[in-house]
Formats: sequence, C-alpha cells, structure tokens
Amino acid sequence: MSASIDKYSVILPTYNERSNLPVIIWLLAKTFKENDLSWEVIIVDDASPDGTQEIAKQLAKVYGPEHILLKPRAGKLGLGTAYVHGLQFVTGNFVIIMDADFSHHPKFIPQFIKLQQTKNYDIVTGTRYAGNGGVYGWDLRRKVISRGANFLASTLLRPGVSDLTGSFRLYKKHVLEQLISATISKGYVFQMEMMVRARHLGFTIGEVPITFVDRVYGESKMGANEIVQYAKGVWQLLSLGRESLKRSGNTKEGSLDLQFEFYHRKIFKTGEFPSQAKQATYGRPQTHKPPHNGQKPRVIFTS
Ligand SMILES: Nc1nc2c(ncn2[C@@H]2O[C@H](COP(=O)(O)OP(=O)(O)O[C@H]3O[C@H](CO)[C@@H](O)[C@H](O)[C@@H]3O)[C@@H](O)[C@H]2O)c(=O)[nH]1
Ligand SMILES: [Mg+2]
Repeated sequence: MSASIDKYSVILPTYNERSNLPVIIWLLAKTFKENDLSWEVIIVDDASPDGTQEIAKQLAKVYGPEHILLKPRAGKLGLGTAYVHGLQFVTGNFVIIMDADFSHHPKFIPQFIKLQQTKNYDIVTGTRYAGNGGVYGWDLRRKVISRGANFLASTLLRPGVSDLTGSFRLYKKHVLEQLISATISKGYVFQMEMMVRARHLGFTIGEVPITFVDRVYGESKMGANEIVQYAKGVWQLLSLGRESLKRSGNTKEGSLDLQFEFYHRKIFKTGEFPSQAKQATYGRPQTHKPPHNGQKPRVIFTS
C-alpha cells in the first residue's frame, strides 16, 4: 500500500484486557508500519479493575503518545458508548473499530483498506457469515445467539449486510460521526443499529470475510441483558427498516408489512420463537444472500 495523506484511527474499547492489550497493540503497530500507513490507537478503558490502564500507559511510552492514546472513563458504561467517547479524540480521516481480545485480527485491516479504496466505500465491515468468513471457539449456545440475532434483524430490517452484529469495521470519520449521532443504542446492539441506519441514510457498505476467533484470555462481557437489549433494538428500528424497504421498491415478496404484523402478533404477544413461528405460517424461508454489489437481499417464503 502506498503512502498517502490518509490516517487510520483505531478505537479500541477495553474492559479487563490487561493480558491481551500488549499483543494486540504490537500486531496493530506492525500491520500499520508494514503497510506504510499513518495511524493511532485510542484505548477507551472503563476503569478495568485488572489494571488495563497501567498497561496502556506503558504502551504509550513504548510506541509514543502520538500512536497510543488512553482515553478512560470512570466506570463500565457499555460498548456502544465507548465508541462514541473514543470518536471525540480521533485525528484520522478513517476510523477502525475492533475488539481488543484477538477475536479481530489486525491482518484483515489492509484488506478493509484496499476494498474501501476500490469503490470509495463509506463503510467496510468484516463479516463472519459470507465468503471464507467464520467463527472459531464459540459453543453452540453462543453460535445460535449470534445467528439468531442476525437472522432476526436481517429478516425484519433488511439492511443487506451479512453480519449485522460484528464489530470489526472501517468507517470514514464523517460517516461514523453522522451515524453515531443518529444511533440510540448503548450496548452490543449498537453494531446492528449502525448498519440499519447506514442503509437508511444511503451510505455504501463493502464486506470483507473475516475469521472471528474467541478470546484466549479473560471472559466475554455479553450477558442475558445484552440479548434483551438487542431484541428491543430490533423492535425500535422496525419503522426505519420498513421505510428503507419501501424506498428500495423491494416490497412484493415476503412483504415487510406482512412480517411486521405477523411478528407483532405472534412473537411480541405470544412469545413464540421467530423462525418456528414464521415457518409454520409461510413455509421454509429461503434467504437470498446479499450479493455484495449494493443490491438489496430478498427473502421469499415458500409453502
Ligand atoms: N470500554 C468498554 N469496553 C468493553 C465493554 N464491554 C466490552 N468491552 C470490550 O469490547 C470488546 C468486545 O467485548 P467481548 O466481551 O470480548 O465481546 P464478545 O462477547 O467477544 O462479543 C463480540 O461479538 C459480538 C457479536 O457476535 C459483537 O457484537 C461484539 O462487539 C464483540 O465483537 C473487548 O475488547 C472488551 O474488552 C464496556 O462496557 N466498556
Ligand atoms: Mg470477545
């Protein structure tokens, strides 16, 4: 990759990542240097009790304060708002968001950048659910939650992105600013809301298949509360998805109106599980994968 005036700012939210931080920073620095890119990492730590901030301060000394910036918060305020906080300190024109626990490998960053440059995409998102992408190390429960969350939001809201809940993404800074100011979610649901709003606002999104490997050190911070917040988030975004779909003219087959009424009646009143409930009425859904060419995906119900 050739030298340019572009600068890439990574927002790295951390909570108890003391063991992971030195290695992820080392990998990031190596990737940026090898590709001759201008960079900085903004670590947003929420008062981790394990001393993550002490490590971050040492890393700032090693790599230089122009590359490693610690922007802490007073307590654990959630993943979504960590990005909002970090964004204030960004000096680059591109922002990369990713996890600090090696689930997101920096080796994919040059691919994100290359794809962004080919079509001047507003956003490039890593996807575990297209091409060679995948998830390693999760148990069945976690896989089902992730697939279910993606299925629910992609069926109801149809943003045309194959991985709505992933959080390894590259944004043009002004696009991220605009999206963040429109986004209301605070926790993990934030990622999905960002994609739905991006489509609604007409931003272009490219996808790079990534392998997501579960963390080696420490524990996931995703709990039952995040799942409830996610379902609420989908519900709140229904009107947006409906509007985008009408604008795209893709309202004939498996109409969102129909689904909206159906989900409203069956799921939110009776608590029936979405895919079973839908299949019972409409038959097996055949999801046409988003073709990654900007076209909207379609869902047809067969009986
Ligand atoms: N500052 C801050 N950081 C946080 C918080 N909660 C989590 N983090 C940091 O955010 C990153 C992801 O947290 P994990 O706890 O490792 O998430 P996960 O269960 O592996 O979930 C991953 O997959 C989800 C979807 O499948 C994603 O939605 C999620 O963003 C993440 O990539 C890690 O770097 C973690 O330290 C918080 O409240 N505050
Ligand atoms: Mg993780």
